[in-house]
Amino acid sequence: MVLQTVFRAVITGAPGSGKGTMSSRIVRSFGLKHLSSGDMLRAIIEAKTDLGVLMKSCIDQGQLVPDDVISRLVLSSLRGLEQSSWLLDGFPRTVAQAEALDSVYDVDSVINLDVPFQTIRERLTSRWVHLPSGRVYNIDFNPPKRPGLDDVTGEPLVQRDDDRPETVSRRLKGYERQTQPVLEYYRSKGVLETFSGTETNKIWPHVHAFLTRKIPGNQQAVGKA
Ligand SMILES: Nc1nc2c(ncn2[C@@H]2O[C@H](COP(=O)(O)OP(=O)(O)O)[C@@H](O)[C@H]2O)c(=O)[nH]1
Ligand SMILES: Nc1ncnc2c1ncn2[C@@H]1O[C@H](COP(=O)(O)OP(=O)(O)O)[C@@H](O)[C@H]1O
Repeated sequence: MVLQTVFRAVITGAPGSGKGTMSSRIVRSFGLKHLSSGDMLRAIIEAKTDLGVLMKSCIDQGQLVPDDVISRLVLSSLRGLEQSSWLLDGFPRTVAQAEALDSVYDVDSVINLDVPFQTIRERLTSRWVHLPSGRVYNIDFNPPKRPGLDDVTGEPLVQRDDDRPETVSRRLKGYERQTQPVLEYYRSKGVLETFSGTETNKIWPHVHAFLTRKIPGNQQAVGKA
């Protein structure tokens, strides 16, 4: 018998549902490697390449970037992590992306954060990010220790161009049209686990309990919920 030692998970949900926030808790407690497609794209944009300029125009308009571009990017990053347990955040966002991932790896669990759109709209107007690390703050929920500055580096925080209210509305519509079908895709494979609520602090203990059961041997669980 071959014992499975790695655990491959996806975290999904509408923009602003708390994927990044939840991912940092999961990484802290279970030691999975975290890959965020949004962080990867923002790093490419920062590098100001031609590809970055193209990606920025998609993102600023509240649209998804092309499937082939993001799939190539994410799958090539995963290639370096063959022996590691990982958590993919923000990918796949379309059925075509899910199929591309599926052709290379079996996903063990998909954690779906189900948060009402009204809650999301309120949150995103007060989201601040540290672009180089992807650390995320919120004026009301988890403010930085010093206003406007990243806790770890002291560097300035920024608001994302795509968090403007009209762009958020477009992203939420795009989510319903393009990403919700991915939930059905994973439900039919029996790996979808949905967590509903309006507060990350209340959802987290349920996610923690679920992963404690799911992660093989669970030697990785180093923290408490
Ligand atoms: N008020 C409030 N804000 C939250 C909560 N959970 C996350 N946030 C904030 O909501 C925003 C979106 O969360 P994020 O993790 O970036 O979501 P993602 O877009 O799905 O990755 C960020 O500013 C978070 O700090 C919560 O329970 N309550
Ligand atoms: N898997 C993906 N497919 C296509 N576009 C993506 C993908 N991941 C991220 N993007 C682009 O980057 C933007 C920001 O992504 P992300 O940081 O994950 O947003 P959020 O945290 O608000 O859900 C998305 O609105 C989209 O334009």
